[in-house]
Amino acid sequence: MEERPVLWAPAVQISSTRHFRQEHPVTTTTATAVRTGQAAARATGLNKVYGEGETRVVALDNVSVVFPQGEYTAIMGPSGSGKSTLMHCMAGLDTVSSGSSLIGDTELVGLKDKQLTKLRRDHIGFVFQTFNLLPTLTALENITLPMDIAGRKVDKEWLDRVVDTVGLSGRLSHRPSQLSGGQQQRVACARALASKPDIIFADEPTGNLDSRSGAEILSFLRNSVRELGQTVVMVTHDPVAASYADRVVFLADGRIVDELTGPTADSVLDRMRRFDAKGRTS
Ligand SMILES: Nc1ncnc2c1ncn2[C@@H]1O[C@H](COP(=O)(O)OP(=O)(O)OP(=O)(O)O)[C@@H](O)[C@H]1O
Repeated sequence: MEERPVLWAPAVQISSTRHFRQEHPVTTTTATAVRTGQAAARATGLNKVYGEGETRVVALDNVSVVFPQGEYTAIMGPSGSGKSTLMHCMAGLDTVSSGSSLIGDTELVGLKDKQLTKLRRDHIGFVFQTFNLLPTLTALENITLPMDIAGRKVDKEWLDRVVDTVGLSGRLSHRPSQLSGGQQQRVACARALASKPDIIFADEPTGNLDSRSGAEILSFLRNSVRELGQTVVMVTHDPVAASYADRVVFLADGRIVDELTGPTADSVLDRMRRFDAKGRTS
């Protein structure tokens, strides 16, 4: 397999973008108040190896990490460092080679496909770069689809609150093709939140959005943590996006190499530059 170059790819220039944390500092009455000290997800000694022989790639190398309840964590790292693999393994979308991965108290390793499907459906929300909405359904039908499939009753009061928070009240009868990219991603966020999952995994949620729509989605995810007590884990290349999180975990070569709490776009960029410099001298 072709070796990928180690490149950082900030999607937004810092100088032209407002710094979220400087304008909205996290206070003890907001994000920290909803933290319970419990882990929403936890990985211990996680290893993931793809292929064998000459094509063998160690994507995750003894990774241990905790995502506490009510916290917003960003995962950053150069291309090919294992961010998506970590997220997929911890969300039960991919199997691990060895180690342990829990959602709440449930060990994912060893679960059968059916059990994994149920765990994902009942406990995990997903937001992908490519929205993943069904084109024939309205926004509202897309939002309630996972609960409809699971045969679960929709909590109307909660749904109203979620729809209100994402600012979709006037657009619920629209189909995805009648919505902008930012609005479609808001539908995807509402869908992820509607079933009150234990954790939301967001994979580059702003990767396909212009910076204004991206900022809206990031504020929304931030507010879902602050106001609704949601746990969010987000993979991103963008230091500005990472600055919305409570904590940034840095991966390189399949290992966790650093972590930053209370990040600003500048402090994230600074950390990334240091890794780049190290990579060039080692
Ligand atoms: N299905 C696969 N088969 C073989 N190798 C894979 C597979 N998926 C990922 N890899 C390899 O595992 C390593 C980690 O990949 P991963 O996609 O997790 O990195 P990433 O940090 O998310 O990268 P990017 O930022 O470019 O999306 C890379 O070397 C990649 O080539």
